[in-house]
Amino acid sequence: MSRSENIHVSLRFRPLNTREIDDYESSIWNISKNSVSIKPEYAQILLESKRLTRPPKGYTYNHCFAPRDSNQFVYDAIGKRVVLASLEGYNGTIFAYGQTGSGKTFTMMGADEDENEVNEERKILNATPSLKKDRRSVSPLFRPSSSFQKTTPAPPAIIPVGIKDKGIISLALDDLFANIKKFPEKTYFLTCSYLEIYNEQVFDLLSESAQFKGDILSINEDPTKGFYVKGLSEHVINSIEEVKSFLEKGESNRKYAATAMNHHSSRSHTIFRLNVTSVTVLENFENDENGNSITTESVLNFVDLAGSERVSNLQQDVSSDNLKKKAKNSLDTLVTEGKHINTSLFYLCQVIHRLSEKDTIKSETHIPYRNSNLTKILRSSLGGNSLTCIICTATPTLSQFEMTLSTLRFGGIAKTITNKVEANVTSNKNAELLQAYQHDIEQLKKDLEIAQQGGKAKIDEAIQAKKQLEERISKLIQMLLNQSRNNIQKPVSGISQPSSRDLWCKQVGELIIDFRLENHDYLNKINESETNQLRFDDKGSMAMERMKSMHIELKNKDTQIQELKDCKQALIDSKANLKNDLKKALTLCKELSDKKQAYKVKCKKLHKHNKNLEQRLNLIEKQIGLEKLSSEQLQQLEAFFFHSLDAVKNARFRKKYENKLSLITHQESTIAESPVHRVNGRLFCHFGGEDLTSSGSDSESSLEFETSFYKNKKFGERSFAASFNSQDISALMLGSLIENDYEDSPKKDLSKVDVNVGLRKEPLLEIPQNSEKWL
Ligand SMILES: Nc1ncnc2c1ncn2[C@@H]1O[C@H](COP(=O)(O)OP(=O)(O)OP(=O)(O)O)[C@@H](O)[C@H]1O
Repeated sequence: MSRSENIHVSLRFRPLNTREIDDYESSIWNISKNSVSIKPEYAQILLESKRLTRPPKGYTYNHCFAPRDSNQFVYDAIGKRVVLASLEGYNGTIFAYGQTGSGKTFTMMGADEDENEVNEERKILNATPSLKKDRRSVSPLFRPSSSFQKTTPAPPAIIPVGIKDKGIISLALDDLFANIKKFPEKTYFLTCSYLEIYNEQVFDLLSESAQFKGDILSINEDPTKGFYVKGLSEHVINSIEEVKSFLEKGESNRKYAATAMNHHSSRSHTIFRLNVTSVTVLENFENDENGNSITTESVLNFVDLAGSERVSNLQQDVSSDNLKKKAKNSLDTLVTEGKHINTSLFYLCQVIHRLSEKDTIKSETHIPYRNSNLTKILRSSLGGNSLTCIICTATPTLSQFEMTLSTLRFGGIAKTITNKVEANVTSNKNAELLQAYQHDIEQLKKDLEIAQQGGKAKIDEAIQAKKQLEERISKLIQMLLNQSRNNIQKPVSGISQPSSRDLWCKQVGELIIDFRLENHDYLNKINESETNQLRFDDKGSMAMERMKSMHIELKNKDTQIQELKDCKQALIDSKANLKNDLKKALTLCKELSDKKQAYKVKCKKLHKHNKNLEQRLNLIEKQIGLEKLSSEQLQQLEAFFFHSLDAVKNARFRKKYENKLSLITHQESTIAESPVHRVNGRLFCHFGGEDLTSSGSDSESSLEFETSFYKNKKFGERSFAASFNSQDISALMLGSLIENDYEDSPKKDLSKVDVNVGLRKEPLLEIPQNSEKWL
């Protein structure tokens, strides 16, 4: 069931930045609970300088945040509710609106300590006590105005130094993943997309080509889905790290520039979208006719708008020294971007205005969503099915008063808009398939983990063993070399020296070649002359055997390591394939459940209609007692019914022509009063005329008639009117009378006259030439 929910609007003032503090600017706004108003002393100044024409009023919102409030505080107060509702199938949108440099990106994306100008300022203040004191004494943030400087120092709005302030998106993701764990009975599937509207063109921030210029995407309209971006890439998310890496990738592709108002100003509107799907498998689903699982689907939008700005600010900026060096085309780019930003924000305001009027004006108000891509994409969030939160960010200084006022008015109007909110919950029968996929993925994940852990341990073990073997080999070789040196020094009597030496040299030589092939450097150190001097003895040959077997073992270990690596790669590949399969299965499931839903609705309608007809038939049969009649009686009744129908048709037909006839015979101006001739005859009628077809198909019949012919006064001898009546049919006889062998005997009874019967409009009552003589 849907319920009405107003758009939730909050206001957030940012602290003063370095530039403002240096310019002796102050905060001119008073925040008390959920309202803001201009401080009286500044109201006076504004009225005197005619920047205000009327005494200022207060503005009330759902929340008002002071400069000292952190992003976490803002998120807990307004964002949490929307994010948690998405887990139950409610769509949600959180967006930041405000002037350039007022803190929209800071609110949505957060800031690293180095990026944050205000934090920078705080860092300086905290680091150097004397400067800190000095800054505080001049900081308009800490005192109501320069005239109050010495007397009333206000408590400073301090953002903790050294702490990275996470944005609403990051906080929402943390919260989302933490809460997903609280519902083990539900299986969640998350996907994300990230787009940018730059100069009224839509770009995919996560596409492969985004790094370069990116493809321009189009916005299409679907009768069920509404507006959607065609070709926008959607990415499956398995962990919070993954989604954050997507966010980082998108941020790096987003367009920023330095302006006079903000050294890191967003030049585009961005929308980060999370699709949250949950599937809950019912325990006793066999008995549930609606299905065996419940699926919730929701969309969470995080919108960071580019800020409205005055083109004069950009121009003023280029005249300043730091930007004078910039090429002219960079200013042109900034101006073009600024114009596009302002235009799309203007259309957004227009939509907000119309939506706020919708409830007061009874008639269907047209909402101009189609004017810009931004309003098309935000359609469901503005006046649709979504829990929507707008954070209006504002600059608290006197110099930006007009821009802040415009933001306050925007918020004031937006909070009157009502959305129709409904959870997107469906039951379907595809749960088993999904469950099987999910189970497979879990199993594969476990396998992969085990393989990775086990594989890693095995690889480490093998590397360790290899190291040990290498050390032992080198020791043995060293030992052999030492022994052979000793043997050379003390020759053993009775051993044929050349043959044993040859053998030893040959075997060690093979070993050295083997090892050289494996890149064992330490063997390269053995110089040829030394090996040639080696002598063979029993110990040496045993050691060499062991060396050889160790070498083989080493090779085996290497092969094992390679196999394990291959196995790991295969598992990773199969994981990727399964992921794709799951994605496809999900899409298929969605399509199936949509189709099923449509069929269900259709079936329900038909069923209802059938039921209705059956009820009516039963009622009629009961009322007239038809159900008691035999089929023979029913047939008779049917015949009687059709006969009666014919009779009624004939009667109607007859009446029509009688009327026409009487009209003609009583028109004194055209037709003589007394009949000229009376004729009896047989009439062959062709019932093929326009009006006659209703009484049957083309047919011919004959009937006896007696009719009178009247002379037509107007057309004299050449015209006549004739009429005839019979029991069955009455018709007006017009047109060609064809005479057959009835020569100049008008009084003679005509036994046979062929007459064409029909209704002719033109010419009325004209007779053919050859009929004149017997008239
Ligand atoms: N509440 C805040 N606390 C601390 N620093 C803030 C706050 N709001 C904004 N800032 C700082 O002010 C500067 C401008 O903010 P930000 O870039 O978010 O403005 P913006 O409204 O997104 O501007 P643009 O529309 O030009 O992109 C940044 O350095 C930001 O870190």
